Amino acid sequence: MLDSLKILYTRDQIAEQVRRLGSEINRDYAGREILLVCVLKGSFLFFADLVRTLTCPVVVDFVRLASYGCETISSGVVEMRKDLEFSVTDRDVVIVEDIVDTGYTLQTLYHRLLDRKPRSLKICTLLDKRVDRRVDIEADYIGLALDDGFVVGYGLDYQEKYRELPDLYVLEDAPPVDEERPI
Ligand SMILES: O=P(O)(O)OC[C@H]1O[C@H](OP(=O)(O)OP(=O)(O)O)[C@H](O)[C@@H]1O
Ligand code: HPA
Ligand SMILES: [Mg+2]
Repeated sequence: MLDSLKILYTRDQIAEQVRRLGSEINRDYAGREILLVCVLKGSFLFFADLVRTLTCPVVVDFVRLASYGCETISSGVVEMRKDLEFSVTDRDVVIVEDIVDTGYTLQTLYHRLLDRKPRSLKICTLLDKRVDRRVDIEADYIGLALDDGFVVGYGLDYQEKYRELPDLYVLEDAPPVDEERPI
């Protein structure tokens, strides 16, 4: 069955937020080198656009975390399928996420990196969805706030589909989140 997608943010609206986030990071890290961490797969387009707005020296690295599989609800188990290549110790590190939803993914990564003693550790997310937040974690740089709904496009997937779409959409026929279901 074909999924029904409704436009949420256009590529121009996304680009405007990416520029704003880039200028906030440039302001805060002027002249300092940052280690920019891309959380694969969802962040790959956001990361590629964000990095090109930065004027401070940047080293890029990649982690692969997964917890959704083919569902629209977090399994609650965050699997690290690929770790960073570089050490974060004594470096200024910025994690780049596509979306913070329950917060499980970011909480897992944040604490793993904090254990490695970075000089500083901040979080930048394109989308911040608070309604289903299960843990107390906040991004330092936030692009767009989201109400309810499962979002696809611009790197974000449903069952590995739609990552290639240049705009962001809400999946209209996503199964509702069951309040009774433990996640
Ligand atoms: O705040 P949370 O509820 O943890 O959700 C956010 C995470 O979930 C998605 O990743 P997913 O597990 O789908 O892997 P993917 O990036 O490969 O799509 C998304 O890309 C974020 O990394
Ligand atoms: O709304 C979403 N869309 C895609 N992936 C996600 N991972 C958590 N929330 C979402
Ligand atoms: Mg996914």
